[in-house]
Amino acid sequence: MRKEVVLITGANGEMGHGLIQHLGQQGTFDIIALDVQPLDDHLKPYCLRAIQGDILDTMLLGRLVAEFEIRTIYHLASILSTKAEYNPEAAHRVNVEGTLNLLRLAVEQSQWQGKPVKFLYPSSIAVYGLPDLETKRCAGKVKEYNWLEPTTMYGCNKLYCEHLGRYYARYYRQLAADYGQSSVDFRSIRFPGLISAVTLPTGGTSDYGPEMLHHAAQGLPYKCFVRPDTRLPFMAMPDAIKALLQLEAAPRSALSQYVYNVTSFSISAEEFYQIVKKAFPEAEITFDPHPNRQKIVDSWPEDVDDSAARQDWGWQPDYDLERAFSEYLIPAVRQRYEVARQVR
Ligand SMILES: Nc1nc2c(ncn2[C@@H]2O[C@H](COP(=O)(O)OP(=O)(O)O[C@H]3O[C@H](CO)[C@@H](O)[C@H](O)[C@@H]3O)[C@@H](O)[C@H]2O)c(=O)[nH]1
Repeated sequence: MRKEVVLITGANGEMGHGLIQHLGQQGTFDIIALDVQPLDDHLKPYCLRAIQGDILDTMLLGRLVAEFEIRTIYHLASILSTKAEYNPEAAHRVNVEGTLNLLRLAVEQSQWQGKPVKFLYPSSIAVYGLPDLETKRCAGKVKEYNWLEPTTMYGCNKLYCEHLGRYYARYYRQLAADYGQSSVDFRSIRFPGLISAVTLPTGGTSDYGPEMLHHAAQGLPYKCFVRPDTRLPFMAMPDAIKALLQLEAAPRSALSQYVYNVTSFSISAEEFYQIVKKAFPEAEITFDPHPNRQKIVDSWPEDVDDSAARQDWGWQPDYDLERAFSEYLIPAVRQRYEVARQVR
């Protein structure tokens, strides 16, 4: 008999780590983990299967359709914003064609099961594109439907895939006789910058925050690639995982839209610096803005309006700025590198 499972793509990434640990400890569903990188050993016991493979490999995805009854897809695999700018066409293939492949897989599973498969899609504040710094500073809490002119390939890809998800959920094969038989239950969250104490970010443009913290905790010097006055919304990783799980659990009838902003706190790079310096007084942090990465961050909002998520599915972060640093980030990052030092 086929077993009901959740499929996590990009399973070895930062968000994948948090999600696998959480779902694995709950133990409600079996997990199929898929990543182009091998899954870290400590995550393997939580998974029914850890597959090293590409989301562009349609043969591999076909085998998953045949073998498992997939209840929910957490499609986390992607090439993030900075990395994507170095090879935009390759990023487009993974971010867009890869997502299309997973949506097709969801349709096939929905048809086979006779009920919609849930498709959880993490999007990003990178979908926004504010034209200049003045506008960024005056824009306030940006709503889901404003300022949607992204300046990065990643932002374009995420925005388009939000539309693709809505299309597959609502209009897919709208002229076919069996229209309505194959819907996918698409749900997306636009995340702010994410900060994890246990994994290191790679390839994002809000990475200066977590990088500052991780470098300081290891006693390594760090050059921050944005100006001190640069402000973005951020969220601690446990809240990001909580948001994904809460949206997954919400009844479809409660959801008034397909895509939701969520946020926890907005913070400038200077404020980040002050907090990190207080926790690690020896930290050597300098500001050396990279002109083009700065431009990208300047096009992203200082804050977002997440009232729809709060209203529709009860979103509320556990970690505000104070709690995120004092109860999660600083103690956990200290412990992470303390353990690493002892192992060495
Ligand atoms: N299977 C598969 N995995 C891939 C592919 N390309 C990249 N990946 C994997 O996708 C993962 C992405 O992880 P990270 O780079 O650590 O990103 P993240 O912080 O987890 O990003 C998450 O949050 C973003 C929003 O802030 C999301 O945009 C992103 O999709 C992801 O869910 C990595 O483990 C990477 O190996 C591919 O073609 N196939």
